[in-house]
Amino acid sequence: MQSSFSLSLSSASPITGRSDGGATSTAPDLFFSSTTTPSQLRFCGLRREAFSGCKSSNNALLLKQLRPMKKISASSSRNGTPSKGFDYDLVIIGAGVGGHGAALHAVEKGLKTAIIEGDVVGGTCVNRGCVPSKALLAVSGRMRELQNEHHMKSFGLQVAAAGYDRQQVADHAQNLATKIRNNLTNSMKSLGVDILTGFGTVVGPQKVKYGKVGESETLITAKDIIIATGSVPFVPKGVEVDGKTVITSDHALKLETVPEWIVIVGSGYIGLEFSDVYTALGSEVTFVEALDQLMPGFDPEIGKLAQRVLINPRKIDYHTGVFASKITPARDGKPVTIELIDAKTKELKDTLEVDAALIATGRAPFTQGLGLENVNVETQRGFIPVDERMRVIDSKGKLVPHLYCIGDANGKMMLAHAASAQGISVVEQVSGKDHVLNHLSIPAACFTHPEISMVGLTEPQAREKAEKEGFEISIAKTSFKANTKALAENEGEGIAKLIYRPDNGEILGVHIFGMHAADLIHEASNAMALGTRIQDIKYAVHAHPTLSEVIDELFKSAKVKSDVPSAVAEPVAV
Ligand SMILES: Cc1cc2nc3c(=O)[nH]c(=O)nc-3n(C[C@H](O)[C@H](O)[C@H](O)COP(=O)(O)OP(=O)(O)OC[C@H]3O[C@@H](n4cnc5c(N)ncnc54)[C@H](O)[C@@H]3O)c2cc1C
Ligand SMILES: NC(=O)c1ccc[n+]([C@@H]2O[C@H](COP(=O)([O-])OP(=O)(O)OC[C@H]3O[C@@H](n4cnc5c(N)ncnc54)[C@H](O)[C@@H]3O)[C@@H](O)[C@H]2O)c1
Repeated sequence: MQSSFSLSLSSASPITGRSDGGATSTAPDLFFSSTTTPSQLRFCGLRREAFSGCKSSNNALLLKQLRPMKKISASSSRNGTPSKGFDYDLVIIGAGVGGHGAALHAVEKGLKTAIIEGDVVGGTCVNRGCVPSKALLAVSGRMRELQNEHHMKSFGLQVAAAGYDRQQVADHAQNLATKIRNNLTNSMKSLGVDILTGFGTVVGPQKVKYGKVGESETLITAKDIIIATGSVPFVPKGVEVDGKTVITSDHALKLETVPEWIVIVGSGYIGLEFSDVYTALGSEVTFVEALDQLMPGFDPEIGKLAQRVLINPRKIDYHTGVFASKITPARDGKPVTIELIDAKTKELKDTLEVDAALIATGRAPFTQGLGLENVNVETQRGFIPVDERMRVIDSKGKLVPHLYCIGDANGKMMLAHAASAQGISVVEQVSGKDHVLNHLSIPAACFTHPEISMVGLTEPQAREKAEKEGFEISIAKTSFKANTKALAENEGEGIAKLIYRPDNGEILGVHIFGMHAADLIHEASNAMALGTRIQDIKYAVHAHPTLSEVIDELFKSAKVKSDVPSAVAEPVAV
């Protein structure tokens, strides 16, 4: 079953390496007690055993629940009782982080829920994305530190030459993926979500079939259906991926080799994070970027600083304004060849000969074979069109009743936490509460050393909006150089930047480059999500000495015309 599904994905896009583990593998560690709540389990799944409440409990009942299942019939499921006339209240196609987030929230809301997965639970993020890549980045961070003699000496430390064992580094990434995948699987099983194995297809309104395509498929009905089928690496025309010398992130995460010289095509999130890993492990990197500057998605000022710190001092060079138009893998003793054409004139500019090439040119939605024609839906460049409530829109522009699409497959924001948040938002709606997710308040982070994080608009986007809508914007900045904790760590390189409206204190965007930027962004993103204004948040107290004071200073240094707090809490007598 699993291998046939892998093949069907492979024919859509050349991905390989889906043989790791399985959704039904026995969990090595049992983290879940029968009293653990769905939200605790979400943390257990996505953030390791962050909650102590997730640990222990190995009573017989739980062991029984966690035993590998073939297929649980709807009637044997423990969650909810379905609405009259349906097998389930909610069926989710795709058990990535989006589907998982939706399933856990659905159980919390009392919905009888099933999730269909054709490959392994956890999808891209857990098996081929966030999780293994962050494990590799944890290694690269330490290598970088150990190799930085100047940095070590400034603490008075002496360290012998740092080295690494490639296979053990690779194992660290794969072991973490396995652990998190088991956590995710167990979290759903222990709450009674039916995990149905096979390829899911929409066969009509409120009807789905799943199983081995064209062989043994089962039809089920659901009051509401969520499509959460995610994405696969996008490989441009003319690029031949062999999985060894011309690779995508799916292959790179296995770290089967550390090439001496690797070209990374695309300087977005994947390109940048892998440049951090490869250079720390000793590779030389050449970026090939189609747009005129590296890291085109970031705020330009942050991008410039990132280039000064993450690119220029490292063994990295780059070609911008060029497409990698033809890439041929190494064979018969010849190296990988890469033809570069000018992005504007399309003329051949250069041919590179290197040891390997990583294709990091974005991701393509995985929506083939879903049966969308049965509900009159046409994809747009493969993405499923949805409105702001993730309701699927048909080819006539009408909403398809009871059908939703979340995560990478709708292309709104290709991030794990966005997929999960969209899933939660849909569950809120189908359980009777209107909910619209504010995508502008969703943070993003790039886990380089140091990290980059952002929420809301970049400065050019904010200026464009301000001009259109007729308001002014202001910029405030703070430096990590003025922060005690950062200086104690000898990590003073970094800035935080706030883009805001001086007339009313609205936060339009926050961008951070520096140590632990990925953690620091949440004060800003939560403020934006809750509509908190600068004149309110500037009075919040931060522990000293912490990096969070960089953000505290940022809000304090903003000049808001109306300095009156918009909401002042009643003083509490102590
Ligand atoms: C290298 C890399 C690093 C990343 N790092 C981060 C990061 O640090 N932070 C972050 O927020 N995001 C990161 N991302 C992005 C993140 O992985 C995705 O945004 C996220 O996985 C999307 O979740 P999803 O649930 O929409 O889809 P997926 O995770 O892709 O899951 C979809 C699931 O659906 C299954 N499926 C597909 N079609 C069918 C079908 N018809 N029937 C049954 N099952 C089906 C698939 O097998 C898969 O399990 C990274 C991505 C990559 C590639
Ligand atoms: N830390 C994170 O949150 C994280 C990490 C990795 C991936 N992701 C997600 O995964 C998705 C995919 O990441 P990605 O880095 O592949 O995509 P991306 O869209 O971030 O960057 C792709 C880059 O490739 C360039 N490009 C495209 N075609 C090209 C060609 N033929 N030649 C040269 N350059 C070309 C684009 O201009 C762009 O800069 C992103 O949407 C991101 O959100 C997130």
